Amino acid sequence: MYTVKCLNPISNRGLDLFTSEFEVIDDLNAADAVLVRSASMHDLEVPDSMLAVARAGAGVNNIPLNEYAEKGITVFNTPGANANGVKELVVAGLLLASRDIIGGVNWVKENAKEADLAKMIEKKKKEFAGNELKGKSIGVIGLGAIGVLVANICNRLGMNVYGYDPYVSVRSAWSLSRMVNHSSSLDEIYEKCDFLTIHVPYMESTKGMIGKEAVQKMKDGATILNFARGELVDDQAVLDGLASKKIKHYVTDFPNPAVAAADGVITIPHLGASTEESEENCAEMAVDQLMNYLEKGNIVNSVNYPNCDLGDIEAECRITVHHKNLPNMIGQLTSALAEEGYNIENMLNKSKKDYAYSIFDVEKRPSEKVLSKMKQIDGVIRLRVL
Ligand SMILES: NC(=O)c1ccc[n+]([C@@H]2O[C@H](COP(=O)([O-])OP(=O)(O)OC[C@H]3O[C@@H](n4cnc5c(N)ncnc54)[C@H](O)[C@@H]3O)[C@@H](O)[C@H]2O)c1
Ligand SMILES: O=C(O)[C@H](O)COP(=O)(O)O
Repeated sequence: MYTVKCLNPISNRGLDLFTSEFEVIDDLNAADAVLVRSASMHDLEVPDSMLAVARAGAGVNNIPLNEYAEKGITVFNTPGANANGVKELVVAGLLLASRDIIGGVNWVKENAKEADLAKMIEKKKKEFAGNELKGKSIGVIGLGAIGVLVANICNRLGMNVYGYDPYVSVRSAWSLSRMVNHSSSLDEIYEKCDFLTIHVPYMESTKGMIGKEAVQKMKDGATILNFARGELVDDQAVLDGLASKKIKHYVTDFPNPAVAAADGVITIPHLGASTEESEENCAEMAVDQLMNYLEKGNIVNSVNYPNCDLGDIEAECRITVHHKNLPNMIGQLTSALAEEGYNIENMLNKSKKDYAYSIFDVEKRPSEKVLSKMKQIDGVIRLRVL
Protein backbone atom coordinates (compact mmCIF):
# COMPACT_ATOMS: atom_id res chain seq x y z
CA MET A 1 0.00 0.00 0.00
CA TYR A 2 1.29 3.46 -0.93
CA THR A 3 0.06 6.70 0.64
CA VAL A 4 -0.30 10.01 -1.21
CA LYS A 5 -0.87 13.49 0.17
CA CYS A 6 -2.46 16.19 -2.05
CA LEU A 7 -1.12 19.67 -1.25
CA ASN A 8 -3.64 21.25 -3.66
CA PRO A 9 -7.01 20.06 -4.91
CA ILE A 10 -6.31 17.52 -7.67
CA SER A 11 -8.95 16.53 -10.24
CA ASN A 12 -10.82 13.34 -9.42
CA ARG A 13 -10.19 12.20 -12.97
CA GLY A 14 -6.61 11.62 -11.84
CA LEU A 15 -7.28 10.47 -8.28
CA ASP A 16 -9.77 7.89 -9.55
CA LEU A 17 -6.92 6.16 -11.39
CA PHE A 18 -5.36 5.09 -8.09
CA THR A 19 -5.90 1.37 -7.53
CA SER A 20 -6.66 -0.18 -4.15
CA GLU A 21 -2.90 -0.27 -3.59
CA PHE A 22 -2.96 3.52 -3.05
CA GLU A 23 -4.56 5.66 -0.40
CA VAL A 24 -4.92 9.46 -0.40
CA ILE A 25 -4.23 10.61 3.14
CA ASP A 26 -4.13 13.89 5.10
CA ASP A 27 -0.91 13.41 7.04
CA LEU A 28 2.12 14.61 5.07
CA ASN A 29 4.47 12.87 7.48
CA ALA A 30 2.93 9.50 6.70
CA ALA A 31 2.89 10.03 2.92
CA ASP A 32 5.08 8.15 0.44
CA ALA A 33 4.34 10.74 -2.23
CA VAL A 34 2.90 14.18 -2.79
CA LEU A 35 0.62 15.51 -5.52
CA VAL A 36 0.90 19.27 -5.88
CA ARG A 37 -0.05 22.17 -8.15
CA SER A 38 1.30 25.61 -7.19
CA ALA A 39 1.63 25.21 -3.41
CA SER A 40 5.16 26.17 -2.37
CA MET A 41 7.18 23.29 -0.96
CA HIS A 42 10.31 25.35 -0.30
CA ASP A 43 9.64 25.79 3.43
CA LEU A 44 7.85 22.50 3.91
CA GLU A 45 9.39 19.75 6.04
CA VAL A 46 8.92 16.49 4.21
CA PRO A 47 9.69 13.16 5.88
CA ASP A 48 12.93 11.38 4.92
CA SER A 49 10.78 8.46 3.77
CA MET A 50 9.15 10.59 1.03
CA LEU A 51 9.70 8.90 -2.34
CA ALA A 52 8.21 11.24 -4.91
CA VAL A 53 6.52 14.53 -5.72
CA ALA A 54 4.30 14.85 -8.77
CA ARG A 55 3.52 18.37 -9.95
CA ALA A 56 0.19 18.32 -11.81
CA GLY A 57 1.32 21.11 -14.12
CA ALA A 58 4.39 22.51 -15.85
CA GLY A 59 6.24 24.99 -13.62
CA VAL A 60 8.33 23.44 -10.84
CA ASN A 61 9.76 26.60 -9.26
CA ASN A 62 7.59 25.87 -6.18
CA ILE A 63 9.63 22.71 -5.48
CA PRO A 64 13.23 22.51 -4.16
CA LEU A 65 14.47 20.25 -6.94
CA ASN A 66 18.12 19.91 -5.92
CA GLU A 67 17.40 19.41 -2.25
CA TYR A 68 14.96 16.65 -3.16
CA ALA A 69 17.40 15.07 -5.65
CA GLU A 70 19.95 14.95 -2.84
CA LYS A 71 17.41 13.05 -0.70
CA GLY A 72 16.43 10.67 -3.50
CA ILE A 73 12.98 12.20 -3.91
CA THR A 74 11.99 11.99 -7.56
CA VAL A 75 10.06 15.03 -8.80
CA PHE A 76 7.76 14.75 -11.82
CA ASN A 77 5.79 17.27 -13.84
CA THR A 78 3.26 16.87 -16.64
CA PRO A 79 4.76 18.40 -19.79
CA GLY A 80 2.22 19.84 -22.19
CA ALA A 81 -0.82 18.66 -20.21
CA ASN A 82 -2.13 22.19 -19.66
CA ALA A 83 -0.58 23.87 -22.72
CA ASN A 84 -3.84 24.22 -24.64
CA GLY A 85 -5.54 25.89 -21.67
CA VAL A 86 -2.76 28.46 -21.48
CA LYS A 87 -2.69 29.00 -25.25
CA GLU A 88 -6.39 29.84 -25.29
CA LEU A 89 -6.00 32.32 -22.44
CA VAL A 90 -3.09 33.99 -24.24
CA VAL A 91 -5.41 34.55 -27.22
CA ALA A 92 -7.93 36.08 -24.80
CA GLY A 93 -5.12 38.27 -23.43
CA LEU A 94 -4.23 39.46 -26.93
CA LEU A 95 -7.85 40.39 -27.60
CA LEU A 96 -8.27 42.13 -24.24
CA ALA A 97 -5.17 44.19 -24.97
CA SER A 98 -6.20 45.10 -28.52
CA ARG A 99 -9.77 46.16 -27.90
CA ASP A 100 -11.20 47.71 -24.76
CA ILE A 101 -13.52 44.82 -24.07
CA ILE A 102 -13.10 45.17 -20.29
CA GLY A 103 -13.86 48.93 -20.37
CA GLY A 104 -16.87 48.36 -22.61
CA VAL A 105 -18.31 45.52 -20.54
CA ASN A 106 -17.87 47.48 -17.31
CA TRP A 107 -19.50 50.58 -18.79
CA VAL A 108 -22.55 48.59 -19.95
CA LYS A 109 -22.91 47.03 -16.47
CA GLU A 110 -22.73 50.47 -14.86
CA ASN A 111 -25.45 51.79 -17.16
CA ALA A 112 -27.51 48.63 -17.36
CA LYS A 113 -30.66 50.22 -15.96
CA GLU A 114 -30.69 53.26 -18.31
CA ALA A 115 -33.87 53.23 -20.40
CA ASP A 116 -32.10 54.58 -23.50
CA LEU A 117 -29.13 52.21 -23.14
CA ALA A 118 -29.14 51.24 -26.82
CA LYS A 119 -28.86 54.90 -27.86
CA MET A 120 -26.17 55.59 -25.27
CA ILE A 121 -24.16 52.62 -26.53
CA GLU A 122 -24.07 53.86 -30.10
CA LYS A 123 -22.77 57.22 -28.87
CA LYS A 124 -20.25 55.79 -26.42
CA LYS A 125 -18.79 52.84 -28.32
CA LYS A 126 -16.11 54.88 -30.11
CA GLU A 127 -14.35 55.19 -26.74
CA PHE A 128 -13.83 51.43 -26.64
CA ALA A 129 -12.68 50.96 -30.22
CA GLY A 130 -9.42 49.12 -30.81
CA ASN A 131 -7.26 47.30 -33.31
CA GLU A 132 -7.25 43.93 -34.99
CA LEU A 133 -4.57 41.33 -34.45
CA LYS A 134 -4.26 40.46 -38.13
CA GLY A 135 -1.11 41.95 -39.60
CA LYS A 136 0.46 42.76 -36.22
CA SER A 137 3.73 41.20 -35.17
CA ILE A 138 4.23 39.03 -32.09
CA GLY A 139 7.39 37.64 -30.53
CA VAL A 140 7.11 34.33 -28.70
CA ILE A 141 9.93 33.84 -26.20
CA GLY A 142 10.27 30.16 -25.30
CA LEU A 143 9.05 27.59 -27.82
CA GLY A 144 8.13 24.69 -25.58
CA ALA A 145 4.73 23.06 -25.16
CA ILE A 146 2.91 26.38 -24.73
CA GLY A 147 5.07 28.66 -26.90
CA VAL A 148 4.66 26.43 -29.96
CA LEU A 149 0.86 26.38 -29.62
CA VAL A 150 0.79 30.15 -29.12
CA ALA A 151 3.07 30.78 -32.11
CA ASN A 152 0.99 28.53 -34.36
CA ILE A 153 -2.37 30.02 -33.39
CA CYS A 154 -1.04 33.57 -33.76
CA ASN A 155 0.07 32.62 -37.24
CA ARG A 156 -3.45 31.39 -37.97
CA LEU A 157 -4.84 34.69 -36.65
CA GLY A 158 -2.87 36.39 -39.42
CA MET A 159 -0.11 37.78 -37.21
CA ASN A 160 3.57 37.90 -38.17
CA VAL A 161 5.17 35.57 -35.66
CA TYR A 162 8.78 35.64 -34.45
CA GLY A 163 9.94 32.80 -32.23
CA TYR A 164 12.99 32.79 -29.94
CA ASP A 165 14.30 29.75 -28.07
CA PRO A 166 18.02 28.94 -28.12
CA TYR A 167 17.33 25.54 -26.51
CA VAL A 168 14.36 24.52 -28.65
CA SER A 169 13.72 20.75 -28.63
CA VAL A 170 13.50 18.70 -31.80
CA ARG A 171 9.89 17.88 -30.94
CA SER A 172 8.98 21.57 -30.66
CA ALA A 173 10.85 22.42 -33.83
CA TRP A 174 8.84 19.77 -35.70
CA SER A 175 5.56 21.12 -34.29
CA LEU A 176 6.21 24.75 -35.16
CA SER A 177 4.48 26.21 -38.22
CA ARG A 178 6.99 26.90 -40.98
CA MET A 179 5.44 30.38 -41.17
CA VAL A 180 7.02 31.26 -37.81
CA ASN A 181 10.17 33.35 -38.24
CA HIS A 182 13.13 32.06 -36.24
CA SER A 183 14.73 34.90 -34.28
CA SER A 184 18.27 34.30 -33.15
CA SER A 185 18.25 37.22 -30.74
CA LEU A 186 15.79 38.80 -28.35
CA ASP A 187 16.75 42.20 -29.77
CA GLU A 188 15.11 41.29 -33.07
CA ILE A 189 11.90 40.49 -31.19
CA TYR A 190 12.03 43.73 -29.21
CA GLU A 191 12.66 45.81 -32.33
CA LYS A 192 10.02 44.21 -34.55
CA CYS A 193 7.12 43.14 -32.39
CA ASP A 194 3.90 44.85 -31.35
CA PHE A 195 3.25 42.03 -28.87
CA LEU A 196 5.67 39.97 -26.86
CA THR A 197 4.64 36.83 -25.02
CA ILE A 198 6.94 34.93 -22.69
CA HIS A 199 6.77 31.16 -22.14
CA VAL A 200 10.00 30.15 -20.39
CA PRO A 201 10.43 28.49 -16.98
CA TYR A 202 11.30 30.67 -14.01
CA MET A 203 14.89 29.87 -12.97
CA GLU A 204 17.78 31.91 -11.66
CA SER A 205 18.89 32.49 -15.28
CA THR A 206 15.49 33.78 -16.45
CA LYS A 207 14.63 35.94 -13.44
CA GLY A 208 13.79 39.50 -14.57
CA MET A 209 14.68 38.73 -18.20
CA ILE A 210 12.18 41.35 -19.31
CA GLY A 211 13.87 44.28 -17.59
CA LYS A 212 14.62 47.95 -18.16
CA GLU A 213 16.97 47.36 -21.09
CA ALA A 214 14.49 45.06 -22.83
CA VAL A 215 11.64 47.55 -22.40
CA GLN A 216 13.79 50.36 -23.83
CA LYS A 217 14.47 48.27 -26.95
CA MET A 218 10.80 47.50 -27.58
CA LYS A 219 8.66 49.17 -30.20
CA ASP A 220 6.71 52.16 -28.92
CA GLY A 221 3.30 51.01 -27.71
CA ALA A 222 4.27 47.35 -27.41
CA THR A 223 2.20 44.99 -25.27
CA ILE A 224 3.83 42.41 -22.99
CA LEU A 225 1.97 39.23 -22.12
CA ASN A 226 3.17 37.14 -19.19
CA PHE A 227 1.48 33.79 -18.70
CA ALA A 228 4.67 32.12 -17.43
CA ARG A 229 5.74 33.52 -14.03
CA GLY A 230 5.65 37.00 -12.45
CA GLU A 231 9.34 36.95 -11.57
CA LEU A 232 10.35 36.82 -15.25
CA VAL A 233 9.33 40.44 -15.68
CA ASP A 234 10.82 43.33 -13.75
CA ASP A 235 7.87 45.20 -12.22
CA GLN A 236 9.53 48.61 -12.11
CA ALA A 237 10.66 48.39 -15.74
CA VAL A 238 7.08 47.66 -16.79
CA LEU A 239 5.61 50.40 -14.59
CA ASP A 240 8.07 52.93 -16.05
CA GLY A 241 7.29 51.69 -19.56
CA LEU A 242 3.55 52.06 -18.97
CA ALA A 243 3.98 55.54 -17.47
CA SER A 244 6.01 56.75 -20.47
CA LYS A 245 3.59 55.03 -22.93
CA LYS A 246 6.46 52.93 -24.25
CA ILE A 247 4.36 49.98 -23.13
CA LYS A 248 0.66 50.00 -23.99
CA HIS A 249 -0.43 47.05 -21.89
CA TYR A 250 1.04 44.49 -19.55
CA VAL A 251 -1.18 41.43 -19.52
CA THR A 252 -0.26 39.19 -16.62
CA ASP A 253 -1.55 35.93 -15.20
CA PHE A 254 0.65 36.64 -12.14
CA PRO A 255 -0.42 40.01 -10.72
CA ASN A 256 1.23 41.30 -7.56
CA PRO A 257 0.54 44.41 -5.44
CA ALA A 258 3.24 46.40 -7.27
CA VAL A 259 1.56 46.18 -10.68
CA ALA A 260 -2.03 44.99 -10.16
CA ALA A 261 -3.68 48.40 -9.91
CA ALA A 262 -1.50 50.28 -12.43
CA ASP A 263 -3.11 51.81 -15.53
CA GLY A 264 -2.54 49.64 -18.56
CA VAL A 265 -2.12 46.42 -16.60
CA ILE A 266 -4.61 43.69 -17.45
CA THR A 267 -4.68 41.25 -14.58
CA ILE A 268 -5.80 37.65 -14.58
CA PRO A 269 -5.64 35.59 -11.35
CA HIS A 270 -3.41 32.71 -12.55
CA LEU A 271 -6.10 31.08 -14.67
CA GLY A 272 -3.90 29.72 -17.46
CA ALA A 273 -4.30 26.08 -16.49
CA SER A 274 -7.58 26.45 -14.66
CA THR A 275 -9.83 24.66 -17.11
CA GLU A 276 -11.57 21.39 -16.44
CA GLU A 277 -9.68 19.85 -19.36
CA SER A 278 -6.22 20.99 -18.27
CA GLU A 279 -6.83 20.04 -14.66
CA GLU A 280 -7.95 16.58 -15.72
CA ASN A 281 -5.05 16.09 -18.15
CA CYS A 282 -2.50 17.14 -15.55
CA ALA A 283 -4.01 15.01 -12.78
CA GLU A 284 -4.22 11.91 -14.98
CA MET A 285 -0.65 12.26 -16.17
CA ALA A 286 0.71 12.98 -12.67
CA VAL A 287 -1.09 10.02 -11.09
CA ASP A 288 -0.09 7.69 -13.91
CA GLN A 289 3.58 8.65 -13.57
CA LEU A 290 3.43 8.38 -9.78
CA MET A 291 1.93 4.88 -9.84
CA ASN A 292 4.44 3.72 -12.45
CA TYR A 293 7.27 4.99 -10.27
CA LEU A 294 6.01 3.78 -6.89
CA GLU A 295 5.02 0.31 -8.09
CA LYS A 296 7.56 -0.37 -10.83
CA GLY A 297 10.36 2.10 -10.15
CA ASN A 298 10.09 3.56 -13.67
CA ILE A 299 10.82 7.27 -14.06
CA VAL A 300 8.89 9.12 -16.76
CA ASN A 301 8.93 12.93 -16.97
CA SER A 302 11.10 13.67 -13.98
CA VAL A 303 12.64 17.11 -13.62
CA ASN A 304 15.38 16.23 -11.13
CA TYR A 305 16.26 12.65 -12.13
CA PRO A 306 16.74 11.10 -15.58
CA ASN A 307 13.93 9.33 -17.33
CA CYS A 308 14.56 5.60 -16.86
CA ASP A 309 11.88 3.10 -17.83
CA LEU A 310 12.35 -0.67 -17.84
CA GLY A 311 8.63 -1.43 -18.25
CA ASP A 312 6.80 -4.08 -16.23
CA ILE A 313 8.67 -6.06 -13.58
CA GLU A 314 9.16 -9.48 -15.12
CA ALA A 315 11.94 -10.73 -12.86
CA GLU A 316 11.45 -11.99 -9.32
CA CYS A 317 12.87 -8.77 -7.91
CA ARG A 318 13.56 -5.21 -9.08
CA ILE A 319 16.09 -3.00 -7.34
CA THR A 320 16.17 0.72 -8.06
CA VAL A 321 19.06 2.94 -7.04
CA HIS A 322 19.22 6.74 -6.93
CA HIS A 323 22.86 7.68 -6.97
CA LYS A 324 25.35 10.37 -7.79
CA ASN A 325 26.56 10.51 -11.37
CA LEU A 326 30.08 9.25 -10.59
CA PRO A 327 32.46 6.86 -12.37
CA ASN A 328 32.22 3.15 -11.54
CA MET A 329 28.86 3.32 -9.74
CA ILE A 330 27.42 0.61 -12.00
CA GLY A 331 30.58 -1.48 -11.59
CA GLN A 332 30.30 -1.38 -7.81
CA LEU A 333 26.55 -2.05 -7.74
CA THR A 334 26.69 -4.98 -10.16
CA SER A 335 29.77 -6.42 -8.39
CA ALA A 336 27.91 -6.40 -5.07
CA LEU A 337 25.22 -8.55 -6.68
CA ALA A 338 27.60 -10.76 -8.68
CA GLU A 339 29.93 -11.48 -5.74
CA GLU A 340 27.05 -13.19 -3.96
CA GLY A 341 25.93 -14.97 -7.12
CA TYR A 342 22.83 -12.92 -7.98
CA ASN A 343 22.18 -12.88 -11.70
CA ILE A 344 21.02 -9.61 -13.26
CA GLU A 345 18.39 -10.37 -15.88
CA ASN A 346 17.98 -6.84 -17.14
CA MET A 347 19.26 -3.41 -16.21
CA LEU A 348 19.12 0.25 -17.19
CA ASN A 349 21.18 3.22 -16.08
CA LYS A 350 20.57 6.87 -16.96
CA SER A 351 22.04 10.12 -15.75
CA LYS A 352 20.98 13.75 -15.59
CA LYS A 353 23.60 16.30 -14.58
CA ASP A 354 24.88 15.34 -11.09
CA TYR A 355 22.39 12.54 -10.51
CA ALA A 356 21.77 9.09 -11.94
CA TYR A 357 19.28 6.27 -11.59
CA SER A 358 19.69 2.56 -12.14
CA ILE A 359 17.20 -0.28 -12.35
CA PHE A 360 18.31 -3.90 -11.89
CA ASP A 361 15.94 -6.80 -12.51
CA VAL A 362 17.40 -9.68 -10.51
CA GLU A 363 16.53 -13.40 -10.59
CA LYS A 364 15.68 -13.40 -6.88
CA ARG A 365 15.58 -10.99 -3.96
CA PRO A 366 19.15 -10.39 -2.73
CA SER A 367 20.02 -11.03 0.89
CA GLU A 368 19.97 -8.15 3.39
CA LYS A 369 23.78 -8.40 3.47
CA VAL A 370 24.01 -7.65 -0.28
CA LEU A 371 21.39 -4.89 -0.12
CA SER A 372 23.19 -3.27 2.78
CA LYS A 373 26.50 -3.46 0.90
CA MET A 374 24.90 -1.76 -2.10
CA LYS A 375 23.40 0.98 0.08
CA GLN A 376 26.79 1.70 1.62
CA ILE A 377 28.54 2.35 -1.70
CA ASP A 378 29.75 5.94 -1.74
CA GLY A 379 27.37 7.98 -3.91
CA VAL A 380 24.29 5.81 -3.38
CA ILE A 381 21.40 8.03 -2.26
CA ARG A 382 18.45 5.67 -2.08
CA LEU A 383 17.84 2.00 -2.80
CA ARG A 384 14.42 0.45 -3.19
CA VAL A 385 13.50 -3.22 -3.56
CA LEU A 386 10.28 -3.84 -5.48
N1 LIG B 1 -0.26 30.53 -16.48
C1 LIG B 1 -0.32 29.25 -16.21
O1 LIG B 1 -1.26 28.77 -15.62
C2 LIG B 1 0.79 28.35 -16.68
C3 LIG B 1 0.50 27.03 -17.09
C4 LIG B 1 1.55 26.23 -17.53
C5 LIG B 1 2.85 26.70 -17.54
N2 LIG B 1 3.08 27.97 -17.10
C6 LIG B 1 4.44 28.51 -17.10
O2 LIG B 1 4.91 28.49 -18.44
C7 LIG B 1 6.22 27.93 -18.47
C8 LIG B 1 6.42 27.23 -19.80
O3 LIG B 1 5.56 26.13 -19.87
P1 LIG B 1 5.73 25.03 -21.02
O4 LIG B 1 4.74 23.96 -20.72
O5 LIG B 1 5.74 25.65 -22.36
O6 LIG B 1 7.19 24.51 -20.67
P2 LIG B 1 8.26 23.82 -21.64
O7 LIG B 1 9.30 23.25 -20.76
O8 LIG B 1 7.56 22.90 -22.59
O9 LIG B 1 8.87 25.01 -22.50
C9 LIG B 1 9.75 25.96 -21.99
C10 LIG B 1 10.62 26.43 -23.15
O10 LIG B 1 11.38 27.54 -22.71
C11 LIG B 1 12.65 27.45 -23.35
N3 LIG B 1 13.61 28.30 -22.67
C12 LIG B 1 14.24 28.07 -21.49
N4 LIG B 1 15.04 29.11 -21.19
C13 LIG B 1 14.90 30.02 -22.19
C14 LIG B 1 15.46 31.28 -22.46
N5 LIG B 1 16.33 31.85 -21.61
N6 LIG B 1 15.10 31.93 -23.59
C15 LIG B 1 14.21 31.39 -24.45
N7 LIG B 1 13.65 30.16 -24.25
C16 LIG B 1 13.99 29.50 -23.13
C17 LIG B 1 12.97 25.96 -23.31
O11 LIG B 1 13.94 25.62 -24.27
C18 LIG B 1 11.61 25.36 -23.62
O12 LIG B 1 11.46 25.14 -25.01
C19 LIG B 1 6.27 27.00 -17.26
O13 LIG B 1 7.59 26.80 -16.80
C20 LIG B 1 5.41 27.70 -16.25
O14 LIG B 1 6.19 28.57 -15.47
C21 LIG B 1 2.09 28.80 -16.69
O1 LIG C 1 3.04 25.86 -14.19
C1 LIG C 1 1.86 25.56 -14.34
O2 LIG C 1 1.50 24.44 -14.75
C2 LIG C 1 0.82 26.61 -14.12
O3 LIG C 1 1.30 27.75 -13.56
C3 LIG C 1 -0.45 26.10 -13.53
O4 LIG C 1 -0.43 26.18 -12.14
P1 LIG C 1 -1.70 25.62 -11.34
O5 LIG C 1 -1.69 24.14 -11.50
O6 LIG C 1 -1.51 26.06 -9.93
O7 LIG C 1 -2.90 26.24 -11.97
